[in-house]
Amino acid sequence: MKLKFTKMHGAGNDFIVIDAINQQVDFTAAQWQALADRRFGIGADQILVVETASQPGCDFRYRIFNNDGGEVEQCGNGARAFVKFVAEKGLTGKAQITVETKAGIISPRLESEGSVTVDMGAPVLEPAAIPFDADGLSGQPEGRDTLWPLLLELGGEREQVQVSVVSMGNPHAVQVVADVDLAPVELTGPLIEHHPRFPKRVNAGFMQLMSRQHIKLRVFERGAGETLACGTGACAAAVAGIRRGLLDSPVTVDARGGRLSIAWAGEGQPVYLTGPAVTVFEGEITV
Ligand SMILES: N[C@H](CCC[C@H](N)C(=O)O)C(=O)O
Repeated sequence: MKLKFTKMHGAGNDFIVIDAINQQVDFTAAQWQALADRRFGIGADQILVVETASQPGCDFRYRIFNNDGGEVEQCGNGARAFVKFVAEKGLTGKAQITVETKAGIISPRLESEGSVTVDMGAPVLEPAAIPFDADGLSGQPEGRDTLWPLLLELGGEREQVQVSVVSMGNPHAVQVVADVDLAPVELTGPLIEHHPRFPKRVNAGFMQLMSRQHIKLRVFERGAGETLACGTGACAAAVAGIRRGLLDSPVTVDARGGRLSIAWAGEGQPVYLTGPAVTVFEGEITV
């Protein structure tokens, strides 16, 4: 069959976006992985699938598949691409839409100057709900946050890192580093992603504090490796920094692929993510 798709990115985090309302789409994880493969397929960090909503009051349903073919709960940069896609395809006449995801309902809004702001919902902070297994660990309280020790086996050496754990519907482990460009992201990112204390694996964030309202951030993403930007990762990093008393809202987040802005008024409040959404090309592939 011929499958139409649109290639998009949000601050360099790139996506294949598929209209599954007007096309029959029902693939296995292996088939999603093949589409996302950068050599044998189209290539993308994630695949975003647009479906009709099943919940009343929602405009669409949004499914997300990582580069490894696994379906996940949430994608912040993807939510911005999503609202731009449905507007450009004429699937909605609204600038602000309500979208059903595995993690709950989010509400992206297309701004007049072309950026997108997404109400990503409130962060989940209870370790067990991340999910993070804190049994037997003594966390170190800092401000309203808790830093958890993670023991990493680095080729016979043992290294301990201190992480904040935050869920934006998907799990994040965030640490502060002195210099993101020198941080061992390729080395420790996979070790954190697959750490046994994260039963659903985890996205590993590395943030450098530039000021109380500005960070640099790199994220080794679950199921995708290091991406040029991670929207939920930016939300998680800002939430962790604010809770630790290191950051004040709004926070400018400089990822390697572009700039995001995060606003959060505190526990129980939604996190707002603002940033770019770009359409790169349209395509068709035989599957
Ligand atoms: N790798 C993430 C999904 C994509 C998140 C990221 N691309 C974003 O913009 O939030 C996970 O497995 O939870």
